[in-house]
This record gives sequence, C-alpha cells and structure tokens, in this order.
Amino acid sequence: MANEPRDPMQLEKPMFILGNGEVYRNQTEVKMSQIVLPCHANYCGELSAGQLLKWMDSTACLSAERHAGCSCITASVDDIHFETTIGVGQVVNITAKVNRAFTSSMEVGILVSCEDLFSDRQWKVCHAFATFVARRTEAGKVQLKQVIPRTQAEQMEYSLAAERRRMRLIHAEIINDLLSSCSSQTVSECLDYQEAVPAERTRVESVELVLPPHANHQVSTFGGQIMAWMENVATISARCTVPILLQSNLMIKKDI
Ligand SMILES: CC(=O)SCCNC(=O)CCNC(=O)[C@H](O)C(C)(C)COP(=O)(O)OP(=O)(O)OC[C@H]1O[C@@H](n2cnc3c(N)ncnc32)[C@H](O)[C@@H]1OP(=O)(O)O
Repeated sequence: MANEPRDPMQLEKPMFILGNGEVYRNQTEVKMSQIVLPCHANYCGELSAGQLLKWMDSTACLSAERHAGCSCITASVDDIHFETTIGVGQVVNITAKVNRAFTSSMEVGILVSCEDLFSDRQWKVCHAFATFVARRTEAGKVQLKQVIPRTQAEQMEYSLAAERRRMRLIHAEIINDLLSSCSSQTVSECLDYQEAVPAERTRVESVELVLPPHANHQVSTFGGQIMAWMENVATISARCTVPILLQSNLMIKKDI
C-alpha cells in the first residue's frame, strides 16, 4: 500500500498543456500541506481522523469559495475510506478542486496523499467528495457560474459528479425505506455472540462549547470541526466494545 504509485487522480499536476499548446491551470485547485505534529495525533501516535477531516474541509471550502466568489458552507461529505494511517513527522498533502457546479451547490473533489520526506515516498490516503453550498444572499439563492472541464480527467469528474449528486439526493430516501422495512434482531440472537457488550455501554455523549478556535473565517463552526467532534465520540464508543483494552487503559490511568 505504502508503495502505491504517485498521484492516482492526477490532482497533483496543477498545470496541463492542452491540445492547442495552451498551458492550463485549474483556477479552483487548492493545495494544502501539513506536517503531522504530536498535537495532531491520537492515542496511537497516528494522525487523528478528526484532524484530517478538519484540514480536508478547510481546503475544500477554499476551493469552493474561489469558484463561487462568496461564502460557502459544507452541506455534506460522501463516504470516506482511509486506506492507510499517517504517522507523526509525515507530510499530508491535500488537493481540492471543484468538479462541477449545479445551481447553488457544487461538488468538490478532495485527494489526500501522504509523503515521507526522508525516503521521498508518496502514497494515496483517501479520495473524497464534498458538497458545498453558496450562502444565500438578501437577493435569495445564489446561481453559480458553471465549471468548464478542460482536460480528459476533468471531463470524467464532471460527468461523474452529476451521477454522484443524483445518488446523494436519493440516499436519504433509501435509508428511510431501509429503516421502515428492516426487522430488528431479537435479543436472544445477539446473546449468541461471545462476550457481547450491552449497546448502552457503547453510548458516548459529548457536549462542546463553541469557542473562537472552532470558528472559521465566516465566524461560524466549520463543518470539519463538527466532523472532528463526531469522530472523537465515535472512537470512544468503538473502544467500549473492546473490554480488555479498555480495562488495561483504566489500569494505566490508576498508575498515574
Ligand atoms: C452543522 C454545522 O454547523 S456544520 C457547519 C457548516 N455547514 C452548515 O452550516 C450547513 C448547514 N445546513 C444548511 O445550511 C442547509 O441544510 C443547506 C444550505 C446545506 C441546504 O439547505 P436547503 O434548505 O435544503 O436549501 P436548498 O433546498 O435551496 O438546497 C441548496 C442546495 O444544497 C443542495 N443540498 C441540500 N442538501 C444536500 C445534501 N445533503 N447533500 C448534497 N447537496 C445538498 C441542494 O441540492 C441544493 O443544490 P442546488 O442549489 O445546486 O440545486
């Protein structure tokens, strides 16, 4: 995995020579690099997913606002599959660009790769798609200018973006249908599992006070921060299903 070829989505080549010899650079493309410090790491010493989500959201928001020319907000982020972990001291490269604009919303493609400066290796971490919406003005809903795909890769993403949007918008309906049609498992079925943990024990609740460091340049909580908080409680909840690990942690805590 760590030896995957560079640049799987060609997002790292900001300039292209078009057929007519014109040098082209996508104006919506934004690139951010961060070195992972201990303060960005989780208890395993790896970059926390919440921190990465914050960086991805900030980079994508900048790309969306560069295209829109006005304030934009995160409406949704599609499924993300993290393919590898990122360690302290490694460099995270995030590239975002607008794939397609619709009416007031646009799809932003985000590619995350990791770089080891000393071995000159680079590998893909994840590829995600976020939807940003231009904030309504007093005049009403914003009508975004359209994106004109210039390269073959951009044309492909442009076509796929419409399909992904269609799937995103019907997703909620599908989930509702599933919930109404699925029958719940009986307690006796669950008891068949060895070392079952009561669901209630995995329940984690967190109350966060929104402070200035949580705000973005629009002085509102940015989507990446919300995702980071969600990831934090989800991590604690998931650990509750590992009683042995949890026990040993409690012991360490006692020693301190
Ligand atoms: C909770 C937080 O603080 S996270 C921080 C940052 N994010 C936010 O604050 C977003 C909070 N959410 C909102 O403000 C609203 O739900 C909005 C603006 C995203 C959507 O509001 P709506 O009343 O549905 O507006 P409307 O129906 O006009 O839709 C606006 C656009 O968003 C799109 N949209 C709405 N929901 C979604 C979604 N879940 N996924 C993708 N696109 C969506 C619509 O398709 C529409 O696109 P179009 O204009 O290109 O056709």
